[in-house]
Amino acid sequence: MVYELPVIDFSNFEKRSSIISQEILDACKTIGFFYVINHQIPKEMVQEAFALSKKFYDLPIEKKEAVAIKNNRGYTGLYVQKLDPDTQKQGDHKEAFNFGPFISSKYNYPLPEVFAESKPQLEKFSSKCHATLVHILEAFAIALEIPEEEGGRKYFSRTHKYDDPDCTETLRFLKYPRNVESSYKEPVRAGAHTDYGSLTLLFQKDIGGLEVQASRTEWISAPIIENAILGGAFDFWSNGLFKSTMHRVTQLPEHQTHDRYSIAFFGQPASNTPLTAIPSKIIPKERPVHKEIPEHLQNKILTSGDYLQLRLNAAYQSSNQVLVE
Ligand SMILES: O=C(O)CCC(=O)C(=O)O
Ligand SMILES: [Fe+2]
Repeated sequence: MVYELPVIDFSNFEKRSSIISQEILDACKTIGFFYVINHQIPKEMVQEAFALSKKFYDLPIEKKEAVAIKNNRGYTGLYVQKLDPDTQKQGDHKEAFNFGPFISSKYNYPLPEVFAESKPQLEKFSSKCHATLVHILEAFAIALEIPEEEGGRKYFSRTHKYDDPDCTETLRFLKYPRNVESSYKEPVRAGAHTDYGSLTLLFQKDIGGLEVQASRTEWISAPIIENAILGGAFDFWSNGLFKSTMHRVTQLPEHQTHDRYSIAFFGQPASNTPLTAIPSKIIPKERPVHKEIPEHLQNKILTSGDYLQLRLNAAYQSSNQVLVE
């Protein structure tokens, strides 16, 4: 079977919502990844976000380290995170900056000057990512036929609120610098992993490298599609109905000569949300064994915050940074 990532056209959502929702459901039950085109994030806004990201990464290392990650917000340097802690000997060859939500230009975490002076722009982009995420989640809710009394198509909006004090959604600017050091032995630049939240939106630019384990054994490339967002779904909360597909950033020859930038927006239910079965007759009643959580927690109800913390602890275990206090 040849696997290809589906491209889902979000135009005219109100008129075409049942078709779009079915396409989303099919994609999430099988491959776990899909592209979204004709979404509501203007291309200029994405380009500006990439330009701002470059401005930050061009700063001297001391300026970046001054805003080192804490409580999952801030800067992570090269080799700090291991997205595949069971296999990787060295951390990922990438830098990252994690933002929390911006609300009316208020931002409660450390910010370097280049970002502080662009707060309105960052807020616009980040809240637009959130709105797009909620829009896609609405398609999930339609496909799952969530009963009206449970919130119907707005079911996921209830737990995904940008201005919720328990919102743990993260906008992340990533850079994979060129010229991999000769001491760097990993065949990947970001280890194979599944994401930690409800839905991830990913923006790629110029340089590819993302691969998806579509068939569960073989890797296929997730090429850059102009103005498309790549979406990835959640298995934990859907009791395995949706596939959280393994993905990684592999080394390509062009990575020797070109920096690779990407942007992710990680959707999360508010941290106090219990991840009980989604009220849908399509969702399996029981949660299958989940390899990312320890045995004693397999039959327990975890909150979104518990689950996130487990995954973050694993990915940063070799680093001394305190992530959530
Ligand atoms: O940089 C990319 O293309 C992928 C990043 C990613 O998968 C992640 O940060 O979870
Ligand atoms: Fe990822």
